[in-house]
Amino acid sequence: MSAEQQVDLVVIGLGPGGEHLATEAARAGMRVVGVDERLVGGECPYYGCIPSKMMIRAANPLAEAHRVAALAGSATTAPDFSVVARRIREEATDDWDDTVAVERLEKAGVVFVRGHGRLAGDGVVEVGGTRYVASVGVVLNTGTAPATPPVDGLADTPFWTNREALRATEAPRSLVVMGGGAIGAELAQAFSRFGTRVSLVEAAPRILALEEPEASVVVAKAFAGEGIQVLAGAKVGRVAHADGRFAVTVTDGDGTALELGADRLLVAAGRRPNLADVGLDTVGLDPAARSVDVDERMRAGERLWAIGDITGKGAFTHLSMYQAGIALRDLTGADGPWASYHAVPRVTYTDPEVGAVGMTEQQARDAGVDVRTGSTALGTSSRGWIHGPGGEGVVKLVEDRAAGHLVGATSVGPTGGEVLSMLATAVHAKVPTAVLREQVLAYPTFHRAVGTALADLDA
Ligand SMILES: Cc1cc2nc3c(=O)[nH]c(=O)nc-3n(C[C@H](O)[C@H](O)[C@H](O)COP(=O)(O)OP(=O)(O)OC[C@H]3O[C@@H](n4cnc5c(N)ncnc54)[C@H](O)[C@@H]3O)c2cc1C
Ligand SMILES: NC(=O)c1ccc[n+]([C@@H]2O[C@H](COP(=O)([O-])OP(=O)(O)OC[C@H]3O[C@@H](n4cnc5c(N)ncnc54)[C@H](O)[C@@H]3O)[C@@H](O)[C@H]2O)c1
Repeated sequence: MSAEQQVDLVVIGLGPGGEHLATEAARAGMRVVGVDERLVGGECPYYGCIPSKMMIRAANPLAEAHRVAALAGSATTAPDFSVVARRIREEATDDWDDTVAVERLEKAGVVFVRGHGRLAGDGVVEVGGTRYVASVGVVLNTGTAPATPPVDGLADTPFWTNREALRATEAPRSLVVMGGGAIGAELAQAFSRFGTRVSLVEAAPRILALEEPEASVVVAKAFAGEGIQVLAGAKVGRVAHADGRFAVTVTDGDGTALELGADRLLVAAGRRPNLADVGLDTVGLDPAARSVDVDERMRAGERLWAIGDITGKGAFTHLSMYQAGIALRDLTGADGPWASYHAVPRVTYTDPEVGAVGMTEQQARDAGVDVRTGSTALGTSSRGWIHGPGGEGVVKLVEDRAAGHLVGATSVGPTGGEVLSMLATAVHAKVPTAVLREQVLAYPTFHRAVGTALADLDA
């Protein structure tokens, strides 16, 4: 017989959104139970955004040093991966220990339970032997885990996912990366800059396939220039591991069969939602679903809210936090504004960075928008030209011609994610393109290229 406790709210999964929501709900006076089976904070602080961006921050000066020859004489580097590995272990993750995060949660008034949470009917959660009955309800924030693609031999090998790659203590001599999405592209370049020989194998016809084709071209060219072997449109036939070496059999985009040998294999081929074992069937939802349907208030059912990657609206920390704020307002009886996804920004932190917001041209066309596009190569702008090596990029705008405002934009360049900010505001606030054109843009900034792309809309 399990113990039963009456509470106000149970949060299953404490990713970035769940942690925030549990903390704020407790501060608002609710009796909150927060449940996580792994680390409080989720993927982002321990195996995702933070350690990966720390690795990228360490890798980028090494690449800048190579650019000194073209700009200022000479510089030599002696890459030492252990420095950033130590920084990730000590500063970012506390050696993958969440004691501080748990204390912060408890100080805010949340009762933390380490364990696997499972719904057991409307407003009811079971963890171990305890049944929590929540008067307000339950928030699901269970996130995702790395997916293992069905490749012959793969499951029997000691391949890396992002979790092992971000715990690495040294850069391997050679690495095959399977998957050229955000994770694969970011980590391929970071390791390469530490001296690892990298092959990046992508099944889709281009890397960063979710972004504008122009962005993929710029990044693929930068990768090739740095010596990263990019195989797009490629199929991995088989993976084997013997004597500490991986053998990856690949058919490339031209149909040529290759065998890639490497010390390590990183699988970054997408994610699977942690939904299979959370009791969705007990509340009338499909346990085999890849995402949980939510309304604009993040409601997924009777006294049930879902936030974060599992909602299928975009796998980003800022989205998980945004949705947490909305669910919190709803469950505390506050007003909207409720969720809108027309201007979700995203940045892939390769060099050049790929910033994007809203719809790509293809997405807009598929949505029936009367599309007009404008673009410009960053290298032809004053600032791109001054910057020289590493100054490549592109700004692309997608306008709803009939409405007269942007519905999507991409900015690739050394500061692509920062240039994105003005474009994200334009898409978010539906600023008329005519008004954007009137804006004075400082000379010679990277974002001044937005003016050239705006002019190109008319061309
Ligand atoms: C390598 C990498 C780099 C990334 N970089 C960025 C970036 O730069 N910017 C960005 O915005 N996003 C980035 N992301 C994505 C980002 O990490 C996620 O979108 C973010 O963590 C939000 O996820 P979430 O809130 O859905 O939950 P998650 O972070 O996935 O956390 C879910 C939590 O739920 C727990 N859990 C799951 N099931 C149960 C259960 N039944 N019971 C109890 N606990 C459970 C898990 O243990 C976990 O702690 C990156 C991801 C990766 C992997
Ligand atoms: N900077 C950021 O914001 C950031 C960084 C990393 C991750 N993320 C988030 O994490 C999520 C997961 O990232 P991801 O890169 O794993 O997923 P993804 O879905 O973006 O990319 C996975 C890639 O792997 C490819 N692939 C699948 N099976 C393959 C196979 N057998 N062989 C070769 N390629 C194969 C797919 O075609 C796809 O391009 C993303 O949706 C993203 O939102 C965000």
